[in-house]
Amino acid sequence: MAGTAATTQPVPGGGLILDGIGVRFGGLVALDDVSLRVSPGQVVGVIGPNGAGKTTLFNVICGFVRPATGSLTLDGRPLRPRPDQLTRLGIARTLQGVGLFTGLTVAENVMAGATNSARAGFLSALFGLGRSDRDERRLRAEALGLLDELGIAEHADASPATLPYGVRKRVALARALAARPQLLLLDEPAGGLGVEEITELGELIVNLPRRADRVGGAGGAGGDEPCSVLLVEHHMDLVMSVCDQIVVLDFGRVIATGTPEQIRDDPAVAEAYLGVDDIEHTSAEAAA
Ligand SMILES: Nc1ncnc2c1ncn2[C@@H]1O[C@H](COP(=O)(O)OP(=O)(O)OP(=O)(O)O)[C@@H](O)[C@H]1O
Repeated sequence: MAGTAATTQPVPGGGLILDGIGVRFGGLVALDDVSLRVSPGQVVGVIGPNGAGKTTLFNVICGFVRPATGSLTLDGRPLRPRPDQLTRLGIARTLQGVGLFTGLTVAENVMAGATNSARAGFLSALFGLGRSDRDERRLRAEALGLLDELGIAEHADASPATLPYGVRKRVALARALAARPQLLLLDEPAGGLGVEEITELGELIVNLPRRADRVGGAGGAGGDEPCSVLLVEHHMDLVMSVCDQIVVLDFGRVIATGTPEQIRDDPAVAEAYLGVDDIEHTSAEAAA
């Protein structure tokens, strides 16, 4: 299994640690000696001006981009993520946009996000390769529970294409949660949402680490530790209201790490946002 060393013992409470991550695209330094930690139960935000390296960082953690330098660990285990093995590693993600399967109903999309083994069963079922009815009933019940939790249960049998964008974003979140991740990566979850939807999203995000469903989760090195959340987001109001810690990138380097209050008062952060007096109000427009 890529990404974990079978002989390495996990360190309880370790969370995700990035140490000295460097990424180059040709001559361009996209990330330079980036270190950060996402402890279990924390919501950590990554912010920064356009081109700062946020997406590249997200892609490193998802395994889309291999860093030239540095290391990643998840609960003390070396982490070499691969996009197709994230669920097994205890990681789930939502992407910019929604990325749902258009040929499946909402509930089926959420079922597809369940654990690797369950998903194999589900996909087998889709292709008529034989299945356990009991497994499928369980997956569907869990999917319906998640949709209910996110307030969109009435759309379970709808085709995603027929639904408003905000509802589709929630379906994508439900699909990620179906994997019972120990680490949830959210890439610009507020993108394209209205003010009211962003407020509701914030309420959802702060409660993610405390979800009872996480206990006994099947992902990766999982156990009964709370889920942690890494949030890459332009919308500053959302980041400030939901994050325990914020990491600020500028030109690929970490220029500040701290609580929302510390970040709000950091002159280097204000400078990175180029003359913006109040960084709390930079973002909804920038993200749109
Ligand atoms: N595949 C790539 N090839 C070459 N350069 C890239 C590639 N991906 C990103 N870059 C460059 O790396 C730097 C960091 O880009 P990245 O997309 O990570 O920033 P970002 O903070 O997510 O920006 P934005 O807020 O605009 O989405 C930018 O200068 C970008 O042009």
